[in-house]
Amino acid sequence: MPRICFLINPKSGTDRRQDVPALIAQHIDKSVADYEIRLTEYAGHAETLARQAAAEGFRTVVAVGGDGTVNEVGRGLLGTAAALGIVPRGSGNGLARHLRIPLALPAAVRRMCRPEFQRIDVGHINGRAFFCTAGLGFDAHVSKMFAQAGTRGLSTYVKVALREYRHYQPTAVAVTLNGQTLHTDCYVLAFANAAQYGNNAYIAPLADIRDGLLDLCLIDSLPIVRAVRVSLGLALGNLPASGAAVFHTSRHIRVQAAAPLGFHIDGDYAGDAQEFEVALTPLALEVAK
Ligand SMILES: Nc1ncnc2c1ncn2[C@@H]1O[C@H](COP(=O)(O)OP(=O)(O)OP(=O)(O)O)[C@@H](O)[C@H]1O
Repeated sequence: MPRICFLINPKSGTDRRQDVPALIAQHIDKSVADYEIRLTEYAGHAETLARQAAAEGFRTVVAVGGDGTVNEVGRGLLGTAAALGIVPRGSGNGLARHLRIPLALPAAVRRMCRPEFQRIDVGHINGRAFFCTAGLGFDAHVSKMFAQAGTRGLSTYVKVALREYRHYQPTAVAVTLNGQTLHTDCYVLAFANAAQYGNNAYIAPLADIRDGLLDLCLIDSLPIVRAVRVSLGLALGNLPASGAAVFHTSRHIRVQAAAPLGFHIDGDYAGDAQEFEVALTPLALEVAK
């Protein structure tokens, strides 16, 4: 019988009152899978736990959390024989939504018992893996401010984004891809493996997680009229057709910024840098969906 290891981030999600281990026990189909539950104790712990679980022979290691937890578990599973599963508990759930994993816990747990296995591409930015999106500029800046906001959820995110929009300035960058160098300003430069940031905000609706390419979305400036068009494009999934952003596809991108620029990995602020090396490894991770 296949073995599933559920790794729960007790800090993720907005509803902490739920007894997640009890709900998993209630909804798992014990006739098709054996399971164990382990809890993370600190940020970064899920990566170690995932690698351990893979070494112990679990077929699927399930991230029970948001995209931050999914990223840690995915990193831990790279190069192992175990597949990444997801029981979405975050506020955005970008990868779970892209893979069409149910958002409700009971249905997601049942899906993990009888999943379809599939390999997906994996992105790297300055050597760090991402599975959904990474990016430079305003979205990374908002992730940083959001992490300091004290409360979470979509409404806090929107509040922080509107506040920061008033004074955020773009940075000059040179972007090398497909044998050419573009000299431009970077308000947002997103590298999309999956189509959305989470919350059905489609930064690159045409992104295919198995095509061996990253979809780049470049916004060089964001005056108010364009900000409205970008917001609508994100919500409606028609940003490329809207003309409010420029798109490219590539497997390897280099960015040189005129000043240190914040970047995010799967929605979590990851630091500032002036040089970025972004690459994609095709079909490097198996997922259970
Ligand atoms: N036991 C823990 N204590 C404190 N932090 C933890 C613990 N386990 C995991 N974390 C950290 O919590 C962070 C947030 O988790 P995650 O992204 O899964 O949830 P979220 O922020 O609620 O969801 P979303 O990213 O969708 O908003 C992760 O970056 C992870 O490193």
